[in-house]
Amino acid sequence: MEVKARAPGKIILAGEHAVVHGSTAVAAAIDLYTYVTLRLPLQSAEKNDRLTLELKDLSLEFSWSLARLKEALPNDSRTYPPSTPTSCSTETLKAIAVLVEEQNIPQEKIWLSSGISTFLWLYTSIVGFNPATVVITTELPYGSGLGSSAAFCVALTTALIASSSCSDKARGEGWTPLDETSLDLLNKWAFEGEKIIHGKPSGIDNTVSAYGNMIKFCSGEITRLQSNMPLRMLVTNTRVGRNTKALVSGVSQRAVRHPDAMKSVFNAVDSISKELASIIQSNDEISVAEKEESIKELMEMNQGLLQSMGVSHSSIETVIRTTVKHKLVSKLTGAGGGGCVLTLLPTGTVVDKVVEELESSGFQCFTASIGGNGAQICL
Ligand SMILES: Nc1ncnc2c1ncn2[C@@H]1O[C@H](COP(=O)(O)OP(=O)(O)OP(=O)(O)O)[C@@H](O)[C@H]1O
Ligand SMILES: C[C@@](O)(CCO)CC(=O)[O-]
Ligand SMILES: [Mg+2]
Repeated sequence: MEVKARAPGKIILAGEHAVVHGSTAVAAAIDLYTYVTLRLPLQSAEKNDRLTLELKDLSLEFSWSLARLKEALPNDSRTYPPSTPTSCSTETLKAIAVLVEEQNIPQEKIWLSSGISTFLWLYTSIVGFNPATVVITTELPYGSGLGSSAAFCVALTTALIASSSCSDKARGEGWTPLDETSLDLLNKWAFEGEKIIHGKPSGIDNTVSAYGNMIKFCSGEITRLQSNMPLRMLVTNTRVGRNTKALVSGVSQRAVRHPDAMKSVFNAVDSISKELASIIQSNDEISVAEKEESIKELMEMNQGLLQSMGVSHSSIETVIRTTVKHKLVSKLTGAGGGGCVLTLLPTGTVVDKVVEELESSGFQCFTASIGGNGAQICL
């Protein structure tokens, strides 16, 4: 049996980092996807006793015998049914780390370790010790703020959950969303996966990847937003690598050192996100130009607060300075520290000149369609 699934990346319009500390954030799915193909051999097929993970874009393959997995993993990965998402215990995570280490990941790709650990945890928890080949490809840059880790977790859990329930569905319908119950379940599992990669995720990235569209998110509570205005963003990848786990932990440490000041910063971000959400949804008589002017100002303030949390970077500042010369406002998106920057493109903006200048500095620019599909399977 073969199941194909995909899940989108995301942009955060306002509220990253502060959302980990209980503030509101606004995020939207983008039309760049991670794809997972899950091949489960038929019972009668030739003897297959391996679990294989192929990362096609990177030309890497990892493979474990089922006997080795059973021997290495403590029982807790089999204690709960797939319908009960559970966190990976420290003991299991240690055992998984040994299994990942045995694969001799090339040193220059060692950042993949957390992704591969997550794969082993999600696969064995949901499918058990059954043979399969899982093939992954992605259109998202790795570790750049566009939610590559969440899209990976959501696409994987979509394929794993669907493999146990989609056999009776009509085939030939192309990309199809899952029902709400399956989405809720796979999103909970994806959050458990994000915990392995991020340490302390808020859950916003996996949630927007699973459900798609544009959402307001606060302490796990989701409000789906209906945009009443055109919203165009230029995405600039600084190509500076960074790691969300380290950045999130850096902000938490700053919050421990300066609790009152950081509380005020997080409160200010909360107000910005709420105001942004209400502008996007508003159907008052306010003109689009006025709304764009307000969004511009809110993005500028949000960037200032992200800088005060310590997650900006000289490459991000360069993008901001370059876009300001073209009267455009930018903010980092995702965890910062490098990665991607968003630039609001008000109606009528011609991007050629600013893109040319950004690309001549070595950055990569693209526009992504905002607020589209969430997790889907291909029937
Ligand atoms: N397609 C993939 N295959 C395997 N591992 C992946 C894949 N995509 C992401 N990962 C894992 O996720 C890690 C990147 O996650 P990280 O959270 O740091 O960045 P991001 O999700 O792209 O950005 P942000 O969290 O700011 O949106 C990689 O180092 C890797 O371990
Ligand atoms: C930095 C952060 O706020 C967003 C990363 O895309 C982390 C999180 O919310 O889990
Ligand atoms: Mg991530």
